[in-house]
Amino acid sequence: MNLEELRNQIDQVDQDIIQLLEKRMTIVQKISEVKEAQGHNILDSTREQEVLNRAQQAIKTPAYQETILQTYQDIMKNSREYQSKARLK
Ligand SMILES: C=C(O[C@@H]1C=C(C(=O)O)C=C[C@H]1O)C(=O)O
Repeated sequence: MNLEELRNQIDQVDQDIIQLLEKRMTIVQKISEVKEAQGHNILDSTREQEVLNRAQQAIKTPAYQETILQTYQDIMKNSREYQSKARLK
């Protein structure tokens, strides 16, 4: 397969990832509202460790573990930053 064909494959996967990230953020928005109403902190380290453990179990290719887990840490960091900004509005 040539470079263009491979990049076309990435473009399609990216569309799927974006849809799933939007779906995840819609849930983060709802969680943000519930936590603010109930006076919870934005950061829940125990929950984040559970998310990372579940991701670690789900990754089938050992060589991709580190990269995907770092991506997950980034997703949750950005999720917290979104929630911090939402509280200021
Ligand atoms: C979304 C939440 O807020 C934070 C972000 C998380 C995430 O993006 O998965 C998990 C835990 C919290 O640190 C939550 O509390 O569930």
